[in-house]
Amino acid sequence: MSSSHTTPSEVAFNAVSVNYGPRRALDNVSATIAAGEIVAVVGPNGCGKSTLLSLLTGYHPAFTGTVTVDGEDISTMRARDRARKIGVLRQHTGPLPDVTVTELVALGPQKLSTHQVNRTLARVGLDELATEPVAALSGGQLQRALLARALRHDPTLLVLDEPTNHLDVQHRFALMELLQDLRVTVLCALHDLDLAIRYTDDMLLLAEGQLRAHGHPDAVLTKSRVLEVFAIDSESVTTARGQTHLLLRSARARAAGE
Ligand SMILES: Nc1ncnc2c1ncn2[C@@H]1O[C@H](COP(=O)(O)OP(=O)(O)OP(=O)(O)O)[C@@H](O)[C@H]1O
Repeated sequence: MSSSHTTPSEVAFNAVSVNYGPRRALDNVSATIAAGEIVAVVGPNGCGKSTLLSLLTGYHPAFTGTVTVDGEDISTMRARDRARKIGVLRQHTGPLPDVTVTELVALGPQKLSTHQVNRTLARVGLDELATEPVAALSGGQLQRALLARALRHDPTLLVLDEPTNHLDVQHRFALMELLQDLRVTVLCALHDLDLAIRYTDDMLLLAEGQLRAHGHPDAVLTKSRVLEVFAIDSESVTTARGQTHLLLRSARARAAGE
């Protein structure tokens, strides 16, 4: 798989707040995402992860504060420039389009050449399935095809909303390793904390719309924070190879003394 030769983006959220009617979904969030890092956005259901990501995708609600990508204010960026700079992978819902893998990547407001499509499919290891109908792909292949679509303009920032959902453990690892190979900045909402610890460089922990912690995943997911934010008991274990894992235990198991 080849990697991009463009420079990864830097992202800055500065005092960002979002309200949906009377409900505050994000509350004064400030964070800087360094170029080239894979950054996990974690937190319980409804804590604001998708809302934070949506500020970068052009489908954002009204917000206060500023969001910049490479110093440029996202609110004044032209839609075409934003689409080129930022690749987006949303959670897939609804029926699959009746197209081949090649067509999925090629078709859009700015059609890609055959060479560009082939290059993009090679980046995600899907070149051999180029003529396959999208509807015939497995879950893991489909995620890679959707990732290829997100990469169609060679973005310098990827925004992914729970990209490992519905993937088995092998394909979860494969997808995260693929993200590492791409050498772009990646901001991705993840529910799997152990996966986040294993594969991400930086982590934003949200709770009730607020940024509770930001930093290296090992430092963010302390026992007390995991308990406070997720109401889950955890233990951080480091293997002989130096790999940290998070062991989780539900409140019921804890109460039962397991
Ligand atoms: N379009 C909307 N209208 C009204 N409220 C919304 C809307 N979108 C999100 N919310 C609310 O904003 C809060 C944050 O939602 P968001 O989807 O960003 O959370 P999340 O962390 O991505 O959740 P999940 O883990 O369940 O996907 C929630 O309370 C949610 O109900």
